[in-house]
Amino acid sequence: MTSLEYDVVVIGAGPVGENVADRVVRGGLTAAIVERELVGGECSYWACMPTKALLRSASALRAARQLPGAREAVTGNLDAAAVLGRRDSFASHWRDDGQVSWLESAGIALHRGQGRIASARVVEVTGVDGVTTRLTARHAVVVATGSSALLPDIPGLRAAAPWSSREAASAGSVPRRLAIIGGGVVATEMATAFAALGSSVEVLARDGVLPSAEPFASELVTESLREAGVSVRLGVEAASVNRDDRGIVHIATVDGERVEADEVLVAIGRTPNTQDIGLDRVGLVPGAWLAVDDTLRVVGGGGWLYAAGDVNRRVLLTHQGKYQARAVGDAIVARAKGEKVEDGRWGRHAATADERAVPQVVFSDPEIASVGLTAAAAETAGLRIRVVDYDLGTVAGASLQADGYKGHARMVVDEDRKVVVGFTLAGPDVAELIHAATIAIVGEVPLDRLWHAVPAYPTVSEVWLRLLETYGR
Ligand SMILES: Cc1cc2nc3c(=O)[nH]c(=O)nc-3n(C[C@H](O)[C@H](O)[C@H](O)COP(=O)(O)OP(=O)(O)OC[C@H]3O[C@@H](n4cnc5c(N)ncnc54)[C@H](O)[C@@H]3O)c2cc1C
Ligand SMILES: NC(=O)c1ccc[n+]([C@@H]2O[C@H](COP(=O)([O-])OP(=O)(O)OC[C@H]3O[C@@H](n4cnc5c(N)ncnc54)[C@H](O)[C@@H]3O)[C@@H](O)[C@H]2O)c1
Repeated sequence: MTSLEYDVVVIGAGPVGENVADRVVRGGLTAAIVERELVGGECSYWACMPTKALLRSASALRAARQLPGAREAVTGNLDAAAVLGRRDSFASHWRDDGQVSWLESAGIALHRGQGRIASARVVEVTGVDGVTTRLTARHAVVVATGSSALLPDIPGLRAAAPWSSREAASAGSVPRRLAIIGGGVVATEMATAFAALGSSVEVLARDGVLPSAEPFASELVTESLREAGVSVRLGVEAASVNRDDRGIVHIATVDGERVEADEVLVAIGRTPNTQDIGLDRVGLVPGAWLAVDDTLRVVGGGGWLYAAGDVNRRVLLTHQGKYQARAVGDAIVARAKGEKVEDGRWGRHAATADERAVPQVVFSDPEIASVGLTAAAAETAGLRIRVVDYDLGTVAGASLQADGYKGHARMVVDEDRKVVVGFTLAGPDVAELIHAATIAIVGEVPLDRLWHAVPAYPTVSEVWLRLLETYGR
């Protein structure tokens, strides 16, 4: 068996693993990364990028249709083949040459194969040819193996060959009828995309649509999906699934209803990729999410084992995983060099924002952009809050953006500290507005000072002024 030594070994070359390795190399250490599929991970080939490419053309078409003059110039329907073609290019045609060259240019060694922890600081990589290489880490092993789609135990479901988010994101054609089990982010975005591409879509949303978002956001998205012809069944649960000889999928619901479709997408959350990575060799539980401290060190992991990204379940989003990667990479370098680790709140090596300042955009129609706590989450956290609402459609910039602009904004204020702790925007093209709220929350900018942050006229950002005026000075 070949044996090699590096300062740091990272298992998983998704966006998070890549960034951890880059950070430690920039800090002067050596790093190897282990990948069993494509360098770039879920995000590049089956998640963020291809799904947003599936959604973007429809969103541009909707925007044009909301404007007199532009509307008249747009006469046909969405060209599904062209959309799928553009999606293919955003998934780099499921080839990772580009990302591999980047690894080379960054000075990161790539080992292809399944990585498994063999003992403390030792990772064995088994390639497709069955050959195993032993990698020893002088300082740290970082697990960045991500997550996979969770399949519920519904009788007949597995045999019916359901789509997971992977098959939806990489679909080669548009099914005539698509049933979706789940009502979260994947379900909502894929219902929006496939309805626009021409599928007849039926959503079985047991717990509602976007149940963890502000209720107004869920309502606006549900209403708009229905306007787009999607059948959204709230509170409905699948009891059994069967694909017949003709390939048609039949779903029976718990309350006795029946749904027929050509494909069924299951989107009910994720499970960690920790089943076969050797956790049992170091006293941890295979298949479990990896609990970490604020510097992403695995609890019970001997001090040399770290976990970043989806696999630690803190936040299942690319940008937040990359934020963790910067913190963990720098913490490993600091510890290796005997430098001080700044692990206090908002310290350089602590992923503090994971707790209270996570931005997310759901690319539905309308877009939902949020950061921090919803009103319900703030109350659960025991904060004394005031909720400030504003009709986004009445802001001058929004009414210029699109005729009949429909949207809503909510600011959640911590009354004891007089700072913003949550912000949600629902409306066309609100995605780019959320970073201002992220800065206000992370910076804990007092409301008194926010009055001096003047939004340009006539932009949609003027909603900030309207929210402050509604709150009062
Ligand atoms: C449909 C969908 C859309 C999404 N859209 C967005 C979005 O718009 N914005 C956003 O921020 N987030 C989005 N996400 C979430 C985002 O994809 C994840 O948060 C992100 O990919 C996590 O990155 P990661 O590096 O932790 O894991 P992954 O991207 O899952 O990468 C992990 C890598 O590790 C490899 N691996 C696993 N086990 C081993 C092993 N034992 N040995 C070797 N290699 C291994 C895998 O092959 C994979 O390449 C979306 C998710 C889904 C499902
Ligand atoms: N634009 C984005 O940022 C984006 C897009 C897609 C996915 N993602 C991330 O990927 C992750 C996975 O997305 P997801 O939509 O699979 O998960 P999710 O957690 O967003 O939603 C899953 C939904 O399924 C429901 N559910 C759970 N078990 C069920 C069951 N047995 N039957 C029916 N419904 C059930 C839940 O109540 C929840 O509403 C999320 O954490 C999300 O943040 C992000």
